[in-house]
Amino acid sequence: MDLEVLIGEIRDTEIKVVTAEPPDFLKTVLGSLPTDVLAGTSPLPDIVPSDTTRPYITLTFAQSLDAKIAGKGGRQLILSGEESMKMTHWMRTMHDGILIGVGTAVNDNPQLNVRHLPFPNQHTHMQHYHHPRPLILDPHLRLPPTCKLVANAAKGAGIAPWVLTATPPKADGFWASEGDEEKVREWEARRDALLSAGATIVLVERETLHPDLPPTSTDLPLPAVLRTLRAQGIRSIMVEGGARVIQSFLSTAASERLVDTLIVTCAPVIVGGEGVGYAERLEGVPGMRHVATDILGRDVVVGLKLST
Ligand SMILES: NC(=O)C1=CN([C@@H]2O[C@H](COP(=O)(O)OP(=O)(O)OC[C@H]3O[C@@H](n4cnc5c(N)ncnc54)[C@H](OP(=O)(O)O)[C@@H]3O)[C@@H](O)[C@H]2O)C=CC1
Ligand SMILES: Nc1nc(O)c(N)c(N[C@@H]2O[C@H](COP(=O)(O)O)[C@@H](O)[C@H]2O)n1
Repeated sequence: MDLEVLIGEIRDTEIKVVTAEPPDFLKTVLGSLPTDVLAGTSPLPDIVPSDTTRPYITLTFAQSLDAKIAGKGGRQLILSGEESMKMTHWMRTMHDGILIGVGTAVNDNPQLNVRHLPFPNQHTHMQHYHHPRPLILDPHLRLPPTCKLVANAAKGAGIAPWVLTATPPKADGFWASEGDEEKVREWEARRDALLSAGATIVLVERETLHPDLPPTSTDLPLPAVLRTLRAQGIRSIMVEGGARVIQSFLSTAASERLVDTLIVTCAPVIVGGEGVGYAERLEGVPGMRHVATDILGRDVVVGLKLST
């Protein structure tokens, strides 16, 4: 079938399957689930990594058969079918936080809620389920204050995002060049606008930016990001992408292995060479062992864990 037709059909499909519990696949991959976790009302309490200075990390995304996660020019694709999308929403209830890069936040304008889960009552969905805290990696504060994450929270229909960023230096280094005071003022104006709209700004220490990154990189160093979040009480994070964030988490050197569990949904679709992939520049991927493979609707879902 033509890809455009298939995507159109998938977009038009209402999420109708009502499952009162997460699929067995999640129970197998994430471990035994207490009653309140099975009900979607509490995050997992005890999936802590051996290193308790960072949160537990579940990296998850949906890909085509040719390992693409978006269409030409980054066009958002609904790759997951209804059953695996519902699985993703159950997974969201199980984590304290849900992390994406600002590229995805700007491109997709996501909600990152659990709206595909059954409604116990139309007016108590938000209160009934545990909603993860949206966490955005955003060194330049490109997140629009008008985005759905902020707007939903303002009307009580979502959890306000935390924006992970770093203070720009007033001299050389980071991204501003010497005397580039204007960029610093713009960053401060964007910070103030996000704060006024209801977002929380979480600063990653600038001192920790340099040692493990090339001097020209403005990417936030993931170990420092995760230490900061753990110190703020975030014990588990579901990382949803996009392409660069997946690369960063999977490519981190073996001594800083950051992904505890990897869950990939593989959709029966071929996107083609112009689509956005994540695998082209992967380096130093840590060893992972297979835990479970299942078929959810028309999709295959695969779960792996970090090798010990
Ligand atoms: N199929 C799926 O499951 C999913 C698909 N997607 C798709 O992915 C695409 C977006 O991917 P992409 O454009 O790569 O954007 P990302 O969401 O990966 O965001 C990347 C940006 O995050 C910031 N950042 C800060 N620190 C880091 C770091 N350590 N590592 C990586 N990024 C960091 C940078 O912002 P700055 O540039 O400001 O420095 C960077 O450009 C969209 O098309 C979206 O539809 C997204 C999620 C899931
Ligand atoms: N599991 C999954 N399947 C797909 O087909 C996807 N495109 C994604 N994308 C991720 O989910 C975000 C959208 O979330 P909301 O529907 O707005 O809650 C998107 O931004 C990606 O992070 N995931």
